[in-house]
Amino acid sequence: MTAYDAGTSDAANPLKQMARFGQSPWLDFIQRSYTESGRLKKLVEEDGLKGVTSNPSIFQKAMGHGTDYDPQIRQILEHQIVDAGTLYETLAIQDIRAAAKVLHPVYEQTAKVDGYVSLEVSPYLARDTDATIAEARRLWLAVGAPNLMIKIPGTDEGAPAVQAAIAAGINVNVTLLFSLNAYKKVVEAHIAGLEARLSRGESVKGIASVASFFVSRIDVKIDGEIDDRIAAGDRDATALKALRGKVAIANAKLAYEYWQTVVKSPRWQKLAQAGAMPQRLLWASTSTKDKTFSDVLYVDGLIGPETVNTIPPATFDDFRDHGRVIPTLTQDVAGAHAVIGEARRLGLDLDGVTRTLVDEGVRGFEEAFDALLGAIAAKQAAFLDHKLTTTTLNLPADLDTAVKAELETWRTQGNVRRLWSKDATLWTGRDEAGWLKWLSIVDDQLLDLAKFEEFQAEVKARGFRDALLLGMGGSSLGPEVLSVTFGRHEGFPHLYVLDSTDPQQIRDFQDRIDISRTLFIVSSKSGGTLEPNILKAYFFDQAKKVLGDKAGSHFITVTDPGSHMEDVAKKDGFWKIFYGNKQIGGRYSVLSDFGMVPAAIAGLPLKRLLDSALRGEKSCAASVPPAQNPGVVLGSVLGVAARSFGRDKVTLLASPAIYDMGAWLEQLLAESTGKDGRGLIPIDGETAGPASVYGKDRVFIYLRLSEKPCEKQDAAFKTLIAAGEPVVTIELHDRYQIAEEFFRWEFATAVAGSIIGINAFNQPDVEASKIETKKITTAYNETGRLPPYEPFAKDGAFAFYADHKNAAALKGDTAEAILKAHFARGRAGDYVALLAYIDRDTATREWLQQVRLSVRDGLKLATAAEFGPRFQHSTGQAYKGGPDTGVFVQITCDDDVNLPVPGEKYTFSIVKEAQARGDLEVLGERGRRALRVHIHGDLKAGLEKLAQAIRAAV
Ligand SMILES: O=P(O)(O)OC[C@H]1O[C@](O)(CO)[C@@H](O)[C@@H]1O
Repeated sequence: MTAYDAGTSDAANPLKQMARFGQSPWLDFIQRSYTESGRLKKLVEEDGLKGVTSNPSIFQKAMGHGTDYDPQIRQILEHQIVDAGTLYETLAIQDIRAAAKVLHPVYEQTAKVDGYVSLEVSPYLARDTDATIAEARRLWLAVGAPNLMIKIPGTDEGAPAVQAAIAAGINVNVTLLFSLNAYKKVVEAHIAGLEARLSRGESVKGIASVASFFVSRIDVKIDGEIDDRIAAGDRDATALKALRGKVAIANAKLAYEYWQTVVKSPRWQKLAQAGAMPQRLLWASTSTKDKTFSDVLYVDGLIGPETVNTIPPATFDDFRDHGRVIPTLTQDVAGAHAVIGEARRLGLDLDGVTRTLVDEGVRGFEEAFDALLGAIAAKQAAFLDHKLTTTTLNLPADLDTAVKAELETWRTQGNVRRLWSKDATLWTGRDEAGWLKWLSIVDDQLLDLAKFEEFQAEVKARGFRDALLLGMGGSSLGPEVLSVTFGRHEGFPHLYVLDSTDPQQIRDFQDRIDISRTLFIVSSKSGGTLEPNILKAYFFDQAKKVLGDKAGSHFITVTDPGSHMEDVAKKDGFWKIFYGNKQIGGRYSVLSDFGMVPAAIAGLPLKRLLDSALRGEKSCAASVPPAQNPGVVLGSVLGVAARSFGRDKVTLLASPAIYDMGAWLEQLLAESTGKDGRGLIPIDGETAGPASVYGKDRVFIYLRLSEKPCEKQDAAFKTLIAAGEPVVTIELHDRYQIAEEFFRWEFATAVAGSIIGINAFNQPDVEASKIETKKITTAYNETGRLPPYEPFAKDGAFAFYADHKNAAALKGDTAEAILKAHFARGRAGDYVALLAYIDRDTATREWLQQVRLSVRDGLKLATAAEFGPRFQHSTGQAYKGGPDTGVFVQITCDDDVNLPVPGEKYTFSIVKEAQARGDLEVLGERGRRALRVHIHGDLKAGLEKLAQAIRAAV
């Protein structure tokens, strides 16, 4: 017969007989099918079962395996976007409620003495008093059953939480008690909690508590110590042997003896008179682990009045079958004292053992909870299927092993929870906690959805044809991805994003828009960045020419509260001001108003985008263990590859329809991690080549849009995987999943930053070039001229500039010779970055792409192809502050077009020149290998010639 199948007559059923001696049998087990099938009810009716206890290991067994819970999981996922922890809790609460219902008659019949079901607070909180109290209250309210007991560990930190919970009128089951001392503290906490109620004039009636004293685990430890000593030839072998299987029960008897003194004490009597119920001792851990002992040793050895034994199913069955019911608990108490005395005399470390058991108990429940949440998260991902992006790792064995080890470290150290609780020591322990609001911004935005949708409707109603966003880096790249990926939406303006000071490029954008029907978005978190300020000044001036006094009504800004741009917007009568959040840095801001406002303007379905982002957030939640957490997995691959394998070139390729993700990603990765001489170097958009052109410094990321993949890319990645290169393939099943990936990559970057050991939220080296630029523009304003600047060499239309050290290393009379000398400085593991301060249009992008591929194939080095000044607000941080592995070629040109900056002497052309100079200056100062090639005269012809020279030089 099994616990699933009761049916013995009352008189013959030892379980039922326990009641005669005042002991209540509870079941240490819960499972949905068990309750639903009526088996639990049968145990109540036929075995006199009086309660149920659960713990994380029990739920792990119940939910972590099998299909019992699948229908409900599917149903929840159909309607809600939740994390694994919430899913677990929803399932657990349903189980607890159902069991509480079955036991409610017992609760009533026994006048609230029995009939309880226990639910444990998260084991992760076992060392945190306040969090445990909050969790106890939350679960108590969430379950909403009077016969619920909240389980709280009897740790040093748990005891005050027990007191607070009791004082709040919550029934408490104190778990993980091993030692008499810990038990005494818990007894005190219980009494103090009730006294607190009395002193506040509140009732103490009907508040139940049990103290779960763990039994068999003590014998396992002590007997193990005994066996080791005997095996080592201990001279007390006989005496030691006599104690095997005795210490745990003796220890429990002493606890009971203490309880008897407590309930007789005047202090307790006062509470009893007020109607308080005593906290009963509950024997837990009562299955026999040592098969040489009786299988019901810890049940029939501890029967006594006003106690509970919570029995696992198999032991329950065994006891029903052959348990002996005699009042053992109060028998031979002197013998129990003697056993403990003898154990001490023999040097058995009972105190040490109980201390270890508490730690092991807490850890064991954490492990079980990790396994449970991991199983739920995996199931959730499988059920959601294509509603989530899919990630496949193809890693070389050594990297794979190291990544797995890192994930395990993250698990054992609880790092995902530390990240969510904003623990700055995950990085450098400085200001990181103040930069993590992006973790919860999606929830905030969903609450604000109506605001964005109203704004969207207003934009539509005003009939704008174009929208032009002016901003840099984090304030422009997210909107650019949205604009490029989703294109134009019927009834809404075309969203353009301008992030350049190149006059030709500004002119190109101006030509594309109809100012009288354009909405301008000035996007700057700090509000102080040079480019958006001067671009605003320029276009506002242009708008005034067309719209007169109404110019302001065509402008909005997204900026942080209190910024200079907020003042400008107010002064110039902007239509609207949207605010960023000061605790979100630019590159983490795409899901804040910096992305949502342009998305609204472009007519994107905002709820759909935010839901996708929310899926990203929930799959990276604190409750999702590292191995199932897509953000941690990705961050670990990137972090470990860079830290331990020199694979720091994150080579990003995306399907054509989502290609622009790379521009956003490179800022996120480079600005976040590239500092203190360390970091990730993003290599965006470098067309995949044969394995032979790559060094050992790459990790490949393939963002594949499965609704519109590119066959060539698929084939190239197949080859790379076959060649043993590390490849992470992320499949997006529709474009909106870029929002899920936005969140996931932010999380992964934070994780990689922690692994690399830097502050992932500052950009210390960006400021340096801004300062240099400012010096030059200020000098221009004062003198009307740029400071003198001499090339160290010339060749036809080319002039070459560099600081002294670089110039000295780059001897040569021809462009080819100088470039050759420059490239010759590149070593395996380095990268070459082409930094072009020219108009960024289709032709120049194509040019840059072709040239970079020649460099890569010639030098077998990774290549970055960037346009200035936009990269300064992006990858520029890593170029200056990251590893000193960059070989930089700056490309500048004469400007055919020049545009004024209203209110300044300097022009856009001067600004661009100042930016290029400032950038080169700082690269030189940092000892980086940097060369500037300036093209005089016709740009197109110059670029052609330069391409030839570069090809010849590599
Ligand atoms: O939004 P802001 O303050 O204008 O800054 C734009 C960009 O410039 C940077 O500060 C770098 O200069 C980026 O981090 C940021 O995204």
